[in-house]
Amino acid sequence: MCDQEKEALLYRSVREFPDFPAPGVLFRDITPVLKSPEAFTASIDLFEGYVRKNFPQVDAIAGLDSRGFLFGPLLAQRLGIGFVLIRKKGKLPGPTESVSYSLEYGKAEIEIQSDAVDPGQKIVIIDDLLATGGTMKAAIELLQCKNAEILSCLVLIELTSLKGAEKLQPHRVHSLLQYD
Ligand SMILES: O=P(O)(O)OC[C@H]1O[C@H](OP(=O)(O)OP(=O)(O)O)[C@H](O)[C@@H]1O
Ligand SMILES: Nc1ncnc2[nH]cnc12
Repeated sequence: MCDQEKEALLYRSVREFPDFPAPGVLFRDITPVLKSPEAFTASIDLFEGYVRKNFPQVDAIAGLDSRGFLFGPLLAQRLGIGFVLIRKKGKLPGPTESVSYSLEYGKAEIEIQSDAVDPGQKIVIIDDLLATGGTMKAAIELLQCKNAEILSCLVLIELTSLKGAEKLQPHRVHSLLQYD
């Protein structure tokens, strides 16, 4: 399958649910991607190709709780590098640092273990979806607190009308699928 066919397969695999989890939100559901070995593999292939081509110097993948955990470890394994967890507050043991943020349908706080990344480490962040960009921005702040270098932010889906990518500048977002 060529990259265009992989992308088309992914578009066919995302479902939408109006008014979930709150009225007015059109929820983009990635579970059919996970259920299809072909679509799931296609998503990791496309992420891997992008990182190998543009950021071969990457040291680690950081994934966002919880749907970033579905893609991040597979990508990290393909690249032969480690995976770092950025979790919702209260889930990680030991010393942590945290940042509060707002997202498309609420507020939350995420954290990272204080020893999760070394100063100067080159990190690619991954999540399933970019909406307002609040979650990704908080993750960038956390990693910057640790003096990590952020190479890129990867998402399967970008909701372009919410302009999350603008909020993250000068950091670059790469999305496999875009919706208004
Ligand atoms: O760009 P934003 O407006 O910040 O929204 C995007 C975030 O929202 C969803 O996660 P959610 O907080 O619903 O948690 P989940 O992954 O555990 O379902 C999604 O997986 C992203 O992490
Ligand atoms: N519209 C949406 N669909 C799925 N996940 C989301 N996270 C934030 N907004 C979302």
